[in-house]
Amino acid sequence: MTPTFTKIVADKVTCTVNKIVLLPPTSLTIKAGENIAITGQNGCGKTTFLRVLTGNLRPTGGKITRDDQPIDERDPATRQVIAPLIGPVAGFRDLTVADHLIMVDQTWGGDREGACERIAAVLNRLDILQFGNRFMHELSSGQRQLAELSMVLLRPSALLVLDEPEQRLDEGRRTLLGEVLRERIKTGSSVVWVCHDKAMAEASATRIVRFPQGS
Ligand SMILES: Nc1ncnc2c1ncn2[C@@H]1O[C@H](COP(=O)(O)OP(=O)(O)OP(=O)(O)O)[C@@H](O)[C@H]1O
Repeated sequence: MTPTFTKIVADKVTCTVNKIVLLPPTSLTIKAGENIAITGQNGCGKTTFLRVLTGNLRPTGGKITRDDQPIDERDPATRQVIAPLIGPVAGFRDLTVADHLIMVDQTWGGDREGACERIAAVLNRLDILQFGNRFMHELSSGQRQLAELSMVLLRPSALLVLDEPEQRLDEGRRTLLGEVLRERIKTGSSVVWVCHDKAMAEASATRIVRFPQGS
């Protein structure tokens, strides 16, 4: 069954470690079908918020829920809905890009017969089909970024959460990525992403939220 959600509500979530504020009180409601770009200066708490949103980090204050249920990445119900790409993917040195994708596809219940077609389709959409047989360490940094994006795009989810997916991509690839994110919305999915490229955020997102809130 295709995973789904109606509403994720972050209500004044905060994160403080050893009296250091990683995230000041932040509230955001994400409705299904939204494509929200989060912008803001270095260190204002964007990645911390994404970690809270995906259930990777428990807020020290406030509350976050998905359809009134708690969000916890250890709970398979959370992982079925939310697909995060936050920080680099830890890959295997002796597996090719396509091998990694087979692993992702099969882990998330893809049928064996259709795996090659699905993998070719996502690689092709990101214009990296020719790199399917490369090892991850044989890719340029931008090509690796696209390969990591292909892994999170391939698996089923209702909400993509991406931390600066545009980084290391050239102008043409940024345009391509913006198109891919807009396509996700058309197929009923949602996206929340942190972006430092103002023009790309304005061209691709349905809503832009600036952190810290109230600034
Ligand atoms: N484990 C930690 N201990 C103490 N401070 C931390 C820790 N992790 C992050 N911080 C601090 O929390 C703040 C928020 O970090 P975060 O990574 O969320 O920022 P960001 O908005 O994503 O920044 P950038 O745009 O540079 O990626 C920063 O000031 C950072 O130095």
